[in-house]
Amino acid sequence: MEARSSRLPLKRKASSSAATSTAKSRTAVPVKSVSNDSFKTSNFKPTNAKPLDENAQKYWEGKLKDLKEVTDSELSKIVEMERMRDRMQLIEREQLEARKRQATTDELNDAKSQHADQLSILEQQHKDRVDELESQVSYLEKIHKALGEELNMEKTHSKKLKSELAKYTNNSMALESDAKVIKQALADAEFKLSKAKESGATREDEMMVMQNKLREMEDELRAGETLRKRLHNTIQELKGNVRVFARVRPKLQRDHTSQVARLVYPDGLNKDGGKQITLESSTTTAEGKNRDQSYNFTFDRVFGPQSLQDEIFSEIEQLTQSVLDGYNVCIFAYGQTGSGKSWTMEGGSHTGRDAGMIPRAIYHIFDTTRKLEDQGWSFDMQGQFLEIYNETINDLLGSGEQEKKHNITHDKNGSTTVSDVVVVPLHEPSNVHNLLKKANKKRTTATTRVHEQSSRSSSVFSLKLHGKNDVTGEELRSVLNLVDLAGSERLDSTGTLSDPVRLKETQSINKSLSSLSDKLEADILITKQFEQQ
Ligand SMILES: Nc1ncnc2c1ncn2[C@@H]1O[C@H](COP(=O)(O)OP(=O)(O)OP(=O)(O)O)[C@@H](O)[C@H]1O
Repeated sequence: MEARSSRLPLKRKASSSAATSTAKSRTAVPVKSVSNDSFKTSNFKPTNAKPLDENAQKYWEGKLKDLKEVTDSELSKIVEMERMRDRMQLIEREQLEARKRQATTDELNDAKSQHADQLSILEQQHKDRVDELESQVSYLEKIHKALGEELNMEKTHSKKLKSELAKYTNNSMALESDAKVIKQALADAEFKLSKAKESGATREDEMMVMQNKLREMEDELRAGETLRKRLHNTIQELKGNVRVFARVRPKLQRDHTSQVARLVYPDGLNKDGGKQITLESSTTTAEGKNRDQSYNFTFDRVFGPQSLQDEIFSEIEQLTQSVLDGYNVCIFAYGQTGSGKSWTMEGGSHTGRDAGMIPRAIYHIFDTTRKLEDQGWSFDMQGQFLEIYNETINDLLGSGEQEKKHNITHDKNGSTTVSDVVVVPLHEPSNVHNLLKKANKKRTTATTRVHEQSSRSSSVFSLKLHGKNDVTGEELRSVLNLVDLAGSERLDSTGTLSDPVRLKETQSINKSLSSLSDKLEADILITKQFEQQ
């Protein structure tokens, strides 16, 4: 009991000792912590009561002992209960403390995180501010430097100004004395002017006479131009409205491997050009004998293998001049595949030494039209480029997105129109360059044994010219056609018989060439008949 009560809290000890003293003194003092009313009222008697006999005393002592045991057991239960209640309260307090601690920890963590956020914002603000200040400092340094330089310049300038001021002061003194001299000279000039005015009237008359003379000369120039045109075109007609030139291209590497006839130029290839070519060949007959043959050809002019593009153009140039005089001109390149037709017409390039007849003719026409502007002429030029392949017309300047059907019409003035083709206005030579480039891309080519990248189509470049003279009221319309005909080759020499596509191409080409030949012969006949009348 003692050992147990020593583990109880102080309050319990007091109750326990009170209970003990009650039991020892046997007084009716109620136990404070035990609420047993019956024990208080029925088992205790006032102190002035009569002493008990021995049996009653034993009885009551036994009763008291029992009661004490019960009381002790009850007390120990109560003590245990209170101990448990205290323990529960302790646990509750601990739990409360733990919750408080957790709440405090959470608050602390929140505060920490808020603090970290604020710290990072403050750091960023600080960094921004530092950057801003640094850029301001560098800007101010630059300004400072620039101002320093400006100041130095100003100093130098002001030094210069000071020395110039000194110079000007000296000069102004000199000028003042010059002014006096000039004033005198002005007075002299005014005197001379009054004299000149008197003779001015005579000069104006002279000017009028000169202007009249100038007008007369301009009229004479225009009349001279008209005469030149007439004479030029008469010369062209005398030379023949249809002229045939032969150009022999230089030998190419592949020519050496095949057997070719020998070409001879009987009247030489001097600067003015020969007119004849003799073709010599020697073959072996079936009897094994050598047979020498020679064929003579005469042309309006023969150009040898060494001839350059500008020599050929010197002949063509005169014909392009006729276009500017309002005549229609057509130039054909005709020959076997690989004989140099495209080289002659279009050339190795569109500018420079190798430029062919088409670019040269157009550039020449551009040049001449500009010169004619002084005489009151203005010109509109347009270009179209067509290709004829297997009797079908392709527009070389068209987009080529869809196949179009083109119709050919001839009007009574002799001009020919092809429907639905792209006609490009030509304002400057670069337009021509672009036009030729575009057309070249679209040309149809195929392979034959004779010429690897052989052109199997004819191409027709047409330059349409419209000229107006505002002074004389003259107007002209003409066309220059530059035609690169498809290669003319014999059906058997190129292996075309075994290839149906090539066979059709070759038949179409030969058919169109033979029609062309008929047409030219008819034109020559008509011209001759006209000349005889
Ligand atoms: N006068 C020349 N000088 C140098 N090379 C030339 C000359 N003429 C032609 N050639 C060259 O000969 C080859 C054939 O010429 P080109 O293509 O002009 O022949 P073509 O008659 O137009 O042939 P095709 O009928 O197949 O179109 C080309 O390689 C060309 O560069």
